[in-house]
Amino acid sequence: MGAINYIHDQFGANEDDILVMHDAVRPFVTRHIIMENIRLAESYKAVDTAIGATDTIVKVENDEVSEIPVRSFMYQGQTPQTVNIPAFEAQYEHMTDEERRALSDSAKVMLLAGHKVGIADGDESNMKITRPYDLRLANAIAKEDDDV
Ligand SMILES: C[C@](O)(CO)[C@H](O)COP(=O)(O)O
Repeated sequence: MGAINYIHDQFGANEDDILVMHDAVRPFVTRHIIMENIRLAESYKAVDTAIGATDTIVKVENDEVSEIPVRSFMYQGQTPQTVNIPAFEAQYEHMTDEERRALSDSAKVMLLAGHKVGIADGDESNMKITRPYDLRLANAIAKEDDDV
């Protein structure tokens, strides 16, 4: 919410204003992905970026597999995620601390509010650097880009 408060303080926010949020740990985002988010935000109050899952997603509860959803319905969420600012604020303000802690992305806030969430095609290269192996991969990609 820090970014939204900053926008209010510095510029004010109108009904139609959107916020395109990106993880700093995804350095290879493309212009195309950002533009798709903005384009879809004209039709949706929220946009998520995702790529189809290539691994099967396995849900685990209490150390046991509880569900193996059909893979063709499964996507991996990325950023940017884009929201209409007033709609996002309205839902976020109503959420409990526990609900907020359980969030792993911003698009979910809008789903909880009952908004349809548009989907922008992500890219494998828009990877999230989380683990040491990701950093090795990212360095290799960055080096390759430098060499081109
Ligand atoms: C929003 C996100 O990038 C979608 O993949 C991801 O969930 C952020 O996760 P984080 O590692 O908790 O920042």
